[in-house]
Amino acid sequence: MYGIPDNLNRQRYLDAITDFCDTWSGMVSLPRLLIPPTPKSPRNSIPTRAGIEQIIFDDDKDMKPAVNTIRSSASTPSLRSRDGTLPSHMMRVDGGGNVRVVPEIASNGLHELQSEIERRAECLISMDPITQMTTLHVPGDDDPANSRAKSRKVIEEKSFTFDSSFWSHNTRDRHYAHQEDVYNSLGEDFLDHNFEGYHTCIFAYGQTGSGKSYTMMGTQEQPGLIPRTCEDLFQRIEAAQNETPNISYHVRVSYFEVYNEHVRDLLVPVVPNQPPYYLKIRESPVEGPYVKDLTEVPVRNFREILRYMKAGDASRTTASTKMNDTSSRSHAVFTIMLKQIHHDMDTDETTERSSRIRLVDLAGSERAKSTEATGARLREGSNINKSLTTLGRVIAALADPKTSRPGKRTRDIVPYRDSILTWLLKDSLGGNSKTAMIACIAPSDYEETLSTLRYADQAKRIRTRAVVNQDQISTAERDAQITAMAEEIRLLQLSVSDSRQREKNARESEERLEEYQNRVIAMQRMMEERSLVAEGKIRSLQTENEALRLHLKLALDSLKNPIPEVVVQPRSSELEGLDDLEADNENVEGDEKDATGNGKRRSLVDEAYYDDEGEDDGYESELYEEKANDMQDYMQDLLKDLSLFRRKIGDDKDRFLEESQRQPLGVSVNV
Ligand SMILES: Nc1ncnc2c1ncn2[C@@H]1O[C@H](COP(=O)(O)OP(=O)(O)OP(=O)(O)O)[C@@H](O)[C@H]1O
Repeated sequence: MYGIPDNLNRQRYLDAITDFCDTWSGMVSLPRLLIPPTPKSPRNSIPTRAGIEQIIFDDDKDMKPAVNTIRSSASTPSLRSRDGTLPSHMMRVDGGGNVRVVPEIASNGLHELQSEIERRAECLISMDPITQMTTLHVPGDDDPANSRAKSRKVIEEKSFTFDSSFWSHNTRDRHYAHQEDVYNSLGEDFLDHNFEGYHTCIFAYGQTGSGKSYTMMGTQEQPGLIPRTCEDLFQRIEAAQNETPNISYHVRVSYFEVYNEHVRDLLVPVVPNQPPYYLKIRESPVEGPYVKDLTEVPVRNFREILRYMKAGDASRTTASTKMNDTSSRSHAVFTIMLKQIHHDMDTDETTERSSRIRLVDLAGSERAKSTEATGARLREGSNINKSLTTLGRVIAALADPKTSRPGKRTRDIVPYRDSILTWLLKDSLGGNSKTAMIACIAPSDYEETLSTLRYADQAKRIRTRAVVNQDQISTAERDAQITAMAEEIRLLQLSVSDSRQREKNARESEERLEEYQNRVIAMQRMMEERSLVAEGKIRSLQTENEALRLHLKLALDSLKNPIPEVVVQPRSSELEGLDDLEADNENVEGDEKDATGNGKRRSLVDEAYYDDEGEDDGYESELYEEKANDMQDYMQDLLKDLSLFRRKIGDDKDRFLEESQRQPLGVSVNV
């Protein structure tokens, strides 16, 4: 029988074992959820469109580019940003102020207002792509609207510099910025920040009909920032999940509008002939202002989120005005909550990163004269203007270096509470968020355009304080937290029922009840997250298990079915040499031939095959097989542990569900 010579056999076995060990060590050092180097003072950003897009970045002049010391095999942007390996072109180090301004001129060609066409309105804006300067020119005398303005005050050419700008005035223009360009320049970077653990907010501001909804939501053919963000988000999650199965992603979405200073849940279907249901706003010391009982739905893929986005969009309050056929009469806030949970199998520690993506389509500022609105439209218009004026005052206060000085209490100075919109956007405007304002410009109205540009210019000076929202917790700590929470809930429950009994201080007990409900919801989420972590663990164990099986199989196969050595036929010249050698041998040794009748040539060519029947071979094979069996036993044990672990998680879940059935919980959550 031909076999593998002992040394070859040993080498193959060693190779298989080394390969196996490499895979094993590769598995245990799977890329972790690494904490990016957090800048001393994180940047924030605000951009402008229908004309102008402006991006505000809270920046710190001292901020140095993050040093990429952490290596990663990750290729998706989300993972790149997660471990701090952003490619250099994506590392924005804004040299100067904290507001980056990206103006964009809207597509006048497609949506030119009838009134503008009638008065042969001219485009008063020009943009310089080199200097990023946006210039507002003095209008000619042909346009009656602008000449009226001219008669009232001195009109002169004004220039503003923003970080970058988008020209979407006419599709035929060489530098026309498409929806995709806007997303690539702004949305993509913001999503990177979200994966890094930062809250972000992008809002579109501008005169009515200037293209805010087009920029944020877009059309079926030309989707805007919101659908593009959702799509990119789930693409990144999918790619990341394939690369690192022990990270779980959890996405929730909410959508509300602020209409006439009331908050309406856009994910709750409108009941015909019923008055709209408005939600209350509350402020928590930790979370800041939030909408009480707002629907927040978990979403698993792009299709689901798109469905909610469309449903919410359809119930938004719009109306036809003289300035816009489908004018938004409310401010709409689309929020995505992203939670990334990574479980480290070595340390049994869980790292959680939460980020909030806020995408806001503001209602447009409007002049009653231009819209010729009356009745309900006029009231809507005045409420819109009121909240936008407050937004202007908030921006002015935040942009004022005296107000925003570190350590200064801005609460009493910045008029957040003067409108529902600014109260709800408090965190995004002056707190823990990277924020961008897209200032949309209808470029034919001198006064409106100037007002938007000034707004944008002021927003550039806002400095926010974005931080990475990350928590690291061990399983034991999490269990302790859950126990403590359960105890707290029990006490709250007692005190609530007690205070209910006595019916004293009704308001206080209601607040306690609310607090209790919030705690229960938080606990419920914690349990959900625990099962997510468990799923992640199971997924990693399964992946490891699969790889181990495969390698074991390969090792066993190579032992059982050794690959025969390839016989190298000597070239004819060598054969001739061998013939000579053989002839010499014959001369010297006469009839020295082996039993098979072959001479020295066979022993030179096939030596390896004939010399392989060493006595150790059977013993070695047995040894390897024994090791392989040990490994298989170990694998079986692992599988048993896995199913025990699964059962434990299942029991925990059942127990929790039973408990929660005994104590019915609220279904809505607050964001
Ligand atoms: N860049 C663009 N390219 C093509 N069409 C555009 C562009 N910008 C705006 N439009 C079109 O102009 C019209 C008005 O735009 P849109 O409704 O987005 O304005 P708005 O600023 O949201 O107005 P409002 O404040 O009244 O809601 C829409 O028909 C929209 O499709």
